[in-house]
Amino acid sequence: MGMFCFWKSPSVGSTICSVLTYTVTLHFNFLLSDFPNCSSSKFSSSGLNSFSKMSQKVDWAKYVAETEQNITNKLNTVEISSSEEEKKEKVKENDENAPEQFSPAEASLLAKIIRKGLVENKNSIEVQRKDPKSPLYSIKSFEALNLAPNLLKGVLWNGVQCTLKIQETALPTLLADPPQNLIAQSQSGTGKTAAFVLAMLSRVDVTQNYPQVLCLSPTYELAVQTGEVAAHMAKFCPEIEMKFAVRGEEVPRGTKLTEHIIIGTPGKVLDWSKFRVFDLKKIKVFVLDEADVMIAQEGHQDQCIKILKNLSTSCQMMFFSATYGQEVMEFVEHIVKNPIIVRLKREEASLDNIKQYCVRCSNHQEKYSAVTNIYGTVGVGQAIIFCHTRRTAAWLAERMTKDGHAVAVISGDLTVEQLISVLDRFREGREKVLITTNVLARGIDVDQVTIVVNFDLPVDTSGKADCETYLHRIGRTGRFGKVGIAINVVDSEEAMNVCKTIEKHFNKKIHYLDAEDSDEIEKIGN
Ligand SMILES: Nc1ncnc2c1ncn2[C@@H]1O[C@H](COP(=O)(O)OP(=O)(O)OP(=O)(O)O)[C@@H](O)[C@H]1O
Repeated sequence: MGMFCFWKSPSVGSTICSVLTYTVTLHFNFLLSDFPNCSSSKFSSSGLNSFSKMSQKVDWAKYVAETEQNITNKLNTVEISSSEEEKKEKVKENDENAPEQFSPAEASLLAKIIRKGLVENKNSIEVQRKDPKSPLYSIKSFEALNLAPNLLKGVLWNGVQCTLKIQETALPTLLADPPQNLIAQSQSGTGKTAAFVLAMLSRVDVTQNYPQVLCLSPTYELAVQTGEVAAHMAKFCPEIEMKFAVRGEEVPRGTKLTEHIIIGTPGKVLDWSKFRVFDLKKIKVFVLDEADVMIAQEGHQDQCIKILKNLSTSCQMMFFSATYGQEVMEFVEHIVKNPIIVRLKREEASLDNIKQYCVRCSNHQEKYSAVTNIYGTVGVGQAIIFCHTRRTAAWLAERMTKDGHAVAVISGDLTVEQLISVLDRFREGREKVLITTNVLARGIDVDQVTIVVNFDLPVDTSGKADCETYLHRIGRTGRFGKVGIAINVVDSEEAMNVCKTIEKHFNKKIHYLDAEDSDEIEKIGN
């Protein structure tokens, strides 16, 4: 969350909290109080903490079905035990022993939370035009966009000066007259949200009191994040009104919305359009954020199609995503007529500056000794240790703390506030070792980390080597010309095979290291 996002509003926490309490179904504790800034005066949220009969029915049915399914899945693996308490204990235990996995929408939200500010990308923009007659401009500053003065003030008030790469090409297209459709791809943290939010705000005609701009996000939490950016950027435009269309938001039947912008999730937006709370035909700008997550997510694709079918043919389409799988791209190109397609190629992590090692052990205890031995010998800078399950992470943290190490732990059972606080402390260097599960598989950016330890090697759900996650985990150490160290702890034949697969995949030697040989260990730090 960056400079546009944080906007303190003391009254919000409790309102928000009442909504998300109903929406938490997955691993992460996303309480609404974790978004202390999400409700702003720009957002009319009269119904945020109460449910209308109709929406209660719709949302509760879905909520109950999801929850039942989750519980059934868990209980299927639990033996029948004599008391409720024992059963609950088993479910909890099961959670702790299961590898931490996150859905694409959760991973996307995590990446935003974990990331600090914008992500640098030195690649240049690729542009594709279906219609060669569409004019194409590029700008270097927000001033060149001829924005309304108060909107420009809202963009610049936090010290933002020049446009980012994706914004240079996307913004003139998004603001062009006649409007042009755009499909944009650029990795997380490169300025997409800021670009489309600015376009949304600048397209509003405040003399018309009905929804003119619709922005869809895959989840409640992601919609809230976009809303925060919008509220922040529209700080000096009090006349622009916005509304969240998310679970828990209530609009009495017969109401006609007067807000200019709706930011929401597909299910709620569809409900509201069915009940004629607003008219999809009057929407002149449609934004699909996280297009890949949205279209890949079961149920969302159908809902999106239903919404898209009801938009007017002159509605401007803006599709944004960090990635577009081939199928998603085909789908999107089918829907968006004559788009300009802009792509900023992902800046990949690399293993060039990283010395990789593999340590053989036969059990947890040996793994522990190896890690503390190596860290104790090399121990300058900070270390991140990746574990497969919450249980291992907790066990390791306890052992290391007992032995006098300053250790922080991150796993999927933290609230967003706790996660941010632990990461901030680690970034400040207050703890030297960070133990984590897959929560931090990608997105983490801590410059002073010199050692990454894979206490458990990254594998996919079928136990095969997950090379992409490996690259994300260790590719952050050897940056800015520094040398990083990656230690892979291997305790079985399977783990050794995973290690060999990774070595072959990247064609980079993973050296064998004897964790008992302190001379050898000393050498790796030089
Ligand atoms: N022109 C700019 N100059 C400086 N900072 C910017 C600029 N535009 C956006 N930012 C900041 O960069 C960070 C990332 O921007 P933004 O959230 O728009 O990226 P994103 O590509 O939408 O990321 P995600 O896909 O995770 O949502 C934010 O902190 C934002 O405030």
